[in-house]
Amino acid sequence: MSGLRVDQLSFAYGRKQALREVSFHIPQGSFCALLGPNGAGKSTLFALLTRLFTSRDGTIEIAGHDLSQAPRKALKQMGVVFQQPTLDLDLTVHRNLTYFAALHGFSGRDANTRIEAALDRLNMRERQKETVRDLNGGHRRRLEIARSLIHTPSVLLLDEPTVGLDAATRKSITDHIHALSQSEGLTVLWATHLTDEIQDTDQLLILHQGRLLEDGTAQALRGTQPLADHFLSLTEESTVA
Ligand SMILES: Nc1ncnc2c1ncn2[C@@H]1O[C@H](COP(=O)(O)OP(=O)(O)OP(=O)(O)O)[C@@H](O)[C@H]1O
Repeated sequence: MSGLRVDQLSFAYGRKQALREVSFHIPQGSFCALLGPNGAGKSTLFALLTRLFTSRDGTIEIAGHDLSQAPRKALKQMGVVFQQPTLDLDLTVHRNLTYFAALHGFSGRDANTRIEAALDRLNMRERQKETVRDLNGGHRRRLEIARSLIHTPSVLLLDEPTVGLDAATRKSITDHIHALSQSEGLTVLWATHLTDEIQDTDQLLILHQGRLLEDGTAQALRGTQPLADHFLSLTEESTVA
């Protein structure tokens, strides 16, 4: 079995229930958007998927590996881009990637080959000697995505990766990851609260107040409505209910 599978996953912070029996499957090579308003539970889900938190309620399978029973195998197949940037601003692009490669046990020629391949994937090779502080926000984000691919994971998680970027840069990065997912068979889970980052053919999960309200292709879910209207009607209705 491949891709990413979540089954009956629940999580509470003390008495505050943040996720309630969430289940979904993203097939290998699919781009899936996770859409939810503030407080929906997106970051909690990411924390569980990356094993920052654990839960006894429910299961997570990454590329066929159960995260609680075979965590090393599962995490090896996963690349993550967190919401908060974690680059060293005083180091060059290449040096940032060398450190990360070392964390994964890659050094010497193997590390260099991986770094160049990762930079090529994000069209960043010509910037490898630049200091991160000198890069604009879009290039810093591209670098973080390149870094997350160094160990060639088959599943890539991105938690609101375009926060703070202008519209043109957001579009360029979202288009790029959609293309990578198709060309390399990468399974992508892209958390966002921005509907314009989602394409009609994407799988779409709508999360609200810890519950998965919908799971299907964006086009099928929105019907003839703009996705933003569909999302608002759904989340507003269930807030009132
Ligand atoms: N450490 C915590 N203690 C108690 N409640 C928390 C904690 N962290 C999150 N919550 C609550 O859990 C729910 C889900 O929060 P979460 O941060 O996962 O949502 P989110 O979809 O990521 O929101 P955002 O887009 O604002 O980051 C919210 O009601 C939030 O207030």
